[in-house]
Amino acid sequence: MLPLLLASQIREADAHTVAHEPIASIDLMERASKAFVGWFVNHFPDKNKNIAIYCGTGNNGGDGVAIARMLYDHGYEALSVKIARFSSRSTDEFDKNLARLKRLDVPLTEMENGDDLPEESNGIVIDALLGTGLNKPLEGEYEKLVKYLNSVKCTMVAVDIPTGFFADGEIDPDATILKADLVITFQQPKINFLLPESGPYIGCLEVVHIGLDEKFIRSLNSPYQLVEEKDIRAKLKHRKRFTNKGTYGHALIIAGQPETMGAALLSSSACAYAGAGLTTACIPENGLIALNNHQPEVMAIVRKEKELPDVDWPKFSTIAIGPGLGKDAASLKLFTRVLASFDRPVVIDADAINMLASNPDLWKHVPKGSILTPHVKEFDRLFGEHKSWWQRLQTGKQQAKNYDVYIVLKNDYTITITPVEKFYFNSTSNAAMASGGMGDVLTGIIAALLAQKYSSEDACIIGNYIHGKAGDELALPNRMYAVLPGRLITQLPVTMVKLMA
Ligand SMILES: NC(=O)C1=CN([C@@H]2O[C@H](COP(=O)(O)OP(=O)(O)OC[C@H]3O[C@@H](n4cnc5c(N)ncnc54)[C@H](OP(=O)(O)O)[C@@H]3O)[C@@H](O)[C@H]2O)[C@@H](O)CC1
Ligand SMILES: [K+]
Repeated sequence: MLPLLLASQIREADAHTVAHEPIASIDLMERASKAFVGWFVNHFPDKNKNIAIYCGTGNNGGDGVAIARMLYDHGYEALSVKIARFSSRSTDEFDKNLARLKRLDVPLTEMENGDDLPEESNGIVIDALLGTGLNKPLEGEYEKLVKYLNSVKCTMVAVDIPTGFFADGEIDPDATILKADLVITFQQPKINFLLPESGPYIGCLEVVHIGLDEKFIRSLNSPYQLVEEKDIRAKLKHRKRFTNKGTYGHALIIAGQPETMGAALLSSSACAYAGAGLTTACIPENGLIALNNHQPEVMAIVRKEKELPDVDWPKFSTIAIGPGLGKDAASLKLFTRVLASFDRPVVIDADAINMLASNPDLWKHVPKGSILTPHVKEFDRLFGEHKSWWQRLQTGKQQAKNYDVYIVLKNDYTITITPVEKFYFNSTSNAAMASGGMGDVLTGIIAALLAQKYSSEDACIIGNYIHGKAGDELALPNRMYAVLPGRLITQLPVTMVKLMA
């Protein structure tokens, strides 16, 4: 896991590294700037292109000035540096780097409060105005400058973080923030980079390492963790000799209406492909032919109109309920029966989430350790409207603890929120996977993992990872515009086995 730090903790890690590596602060800045430049020169090899480097007078600006010197040393010919002297304060590291730059033949302009803005046209703008030291929304001269840069047709490359973007905490939708095509960030993604509010401001993200003390970073015990492939490799269990279908559990998927049988087929197929020993789908009567045709390996319990099906609940290892189920009286009765009859963790998705939202008294029957898999609208239906994703994280934390459940909040970096106040950000998946039915597949995968005796936490973490990874394996090398859920399902066993190799 990669611990994700708040801006204040990044400063602590910076100070700790300086004191204990030990390394002078100016040399740490040199290391960071070099890491930026290393990536930059490989991806922007045209040394004649105009590059304007906008620098504040803090350490982000110090990086910018050091980057200008290094690019000059690499032979970039059309550099210019614009210093925003909007504050009377500057850091020592900035001052030292500026003195070093002044020895070189790089055009340098200083902008002061009230000065006209410099004219930018095509080329590249490197944004080193403000970084993680941002302590209030942009206003005055900074706001004017950033608004202007946002209006210019240039490739914007931000150093560490786009100016005006908070690394953590709430993002005001009306704030002025630099829109970067690319952000080259130091050491680790900032937490807000992984939330959808970063979409308009970060076209592409690259993380470069600057050698902050990792042992110290781990000791901060951050609740925010980014899941890495090595974590999944360590968690996935090999199949052993002399095991049989009974070893890998029996999952019941309660899903589908006549018009939404697809959701039932996708979730139950995904469950079988993700390795459940046995999968039974509880489906409407007229979906039976479709199920037998589509996935003969999946058994069926048939639901007749308004009658509750006769189910031997304890024989199942786990139950997933919700995909395409609808919210009518019969579905509600069935959901209520499941909660009353089953005491092991269940997966609650889609319409089951909506039923829980409109019947909050059902919460007290939700088994401990159950997993809810809402997308953002379902999350807000459950817990009320939220203005920002940061707020959703805080609510998710309280509610997961309150009800002793896991909340899988779906988005680009799906977040598993645990009852012990941890947030696990998933690092796989891609935009080609944005298609109806993907969530049904995820539900089936998580149910399969619970059936195979993974803990609820691991079922969420592994489930999200392999779901996204299978999509990445299909979409990225083949440059697929869209990956359909049905195709993703058949990739799952391949993905899983690769992760165990
Ligand atoms: N992490 C690491 O280990 C390393 C980090 N490094 C680099 O350091 C960067 C952080 O640098 P930093 O702390 O000096 O702050 P930075 O962002 O330059 O801001 C400067 C000052 O601006 C001010 N200010 C704040 N908000 C404002 C606003 N809205 N409008 C106007 N002014 C505002 C505020 O000053 P104040 O107003 O409080 O006097 C603030 O102190 C980091 O992003 C990375 O690039 C690397 O060099 C080395 C390793
Ligand atoms: K910046």
